[in-house]
Amino acid sequence: MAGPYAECAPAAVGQKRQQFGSRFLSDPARVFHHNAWDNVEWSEEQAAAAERKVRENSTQRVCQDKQVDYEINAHKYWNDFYKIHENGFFKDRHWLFTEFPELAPGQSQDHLEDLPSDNKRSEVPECRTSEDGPGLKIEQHKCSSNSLEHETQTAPVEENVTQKLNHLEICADEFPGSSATYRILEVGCGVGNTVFPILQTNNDPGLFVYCCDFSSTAIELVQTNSAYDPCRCFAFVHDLCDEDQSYPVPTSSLDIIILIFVLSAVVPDKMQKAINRLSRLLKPGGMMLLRDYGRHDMAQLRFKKGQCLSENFYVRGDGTRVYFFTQDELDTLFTTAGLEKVQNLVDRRLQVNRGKQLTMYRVWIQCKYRKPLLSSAG
Ligand SMILES: C[S@@+](CC[C@H](N)C(=O)[O-])C[C@H]1O[C@@H](n2cnc3c(N)ncnc32)[C@H](O)[C@@H]1O
Repeated sequence: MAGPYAECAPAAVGQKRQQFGSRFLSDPARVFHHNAWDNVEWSEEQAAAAERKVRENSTQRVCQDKQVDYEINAHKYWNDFYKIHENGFFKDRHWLFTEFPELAPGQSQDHLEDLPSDNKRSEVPECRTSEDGPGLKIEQHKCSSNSLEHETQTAPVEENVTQKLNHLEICADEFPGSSATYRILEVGCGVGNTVFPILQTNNDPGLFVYCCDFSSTAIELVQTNSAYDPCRCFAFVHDLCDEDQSYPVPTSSLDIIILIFVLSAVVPDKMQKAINRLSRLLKPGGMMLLRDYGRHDMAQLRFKKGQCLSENFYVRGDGTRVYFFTQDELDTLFTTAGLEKVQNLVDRRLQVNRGKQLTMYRVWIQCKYRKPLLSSAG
């Protein structure tokens, strides 16, 4: 089923995974011949009908008290979501590497095609201790890893060499993954459906992957996954909107930050500051990668009256929230944070349920923005 969070997999032609945008519907009579069609053109009537639907479902707004509750308790609603679904909801996404080859530079596509889709089938040896729980444990990062020992580059440091990480003071040259040569952070990682494929696919010995989510239930599921290896990965609870909470890495230390269907879960007036803070963590030349809901995606049109919080921002039945972006809005968020556009595309897909003869018009936006080599923005 195409659930509220369902998102797409790219067309696979033969055994090769292709980038989005390579199967076109030229003959409408053939619509049920495949599961999905790329770059579907919307007719004027269809676009106008979508506008009307959004106007209709936005007329009645959620009352202020409920809005405050959804904001203050946002992490609890997501905790409840993960308590129900555990790690069975979001699918692993090996398409990530065709869309975002930056996550596994130098890996051949043929190799990626062979990957299992079950994130528990990792061959990566475990070295964390059995008492590892959802909380941060600095000991976790003392595992010896030959793979990370060859690098001595020290990143510039935010504020006087030390940072607060929950109750722990960590030195700039002691932060988790400090000896890595390629650092990826996934924000809003959920139960690790992006992180585990990265760890399985990217066999660069200098790789270190950070992942965070404000749902402690989700992070616990990541940390207790058999593929979680604290020598290569650090999962931590973090609210990307919390201005008082710092990330456990220094400024200008990350190569890649990835946001998959997470920015849309954030209240719009907190998005810019969240992106600004993340941007500071990127190395010059580092990239922010995003895939998220686009304006008039099927999920937006399906909302009923009374679920709208503010323009294009809605609450689902389970209390989790979702925003539907335009390309321009995302461009403004990233460029205001001092990043330069590498890619900003809209992926309009027609998904087809051949059994039920249903058509579903999905709209996703995919962005890549780079921190300039000579950056004036912090
Ligand atoms: C739609 S899910 C996507 C999860 C994951 N990125 C994936 O693609 O499987 C959105 C995720 O963002 C997390 N999230 C929402 N708001 C957040 C915030 N302010 N800080 C950190 N994580 C947040 C939720 O807990 C949830 O795991």
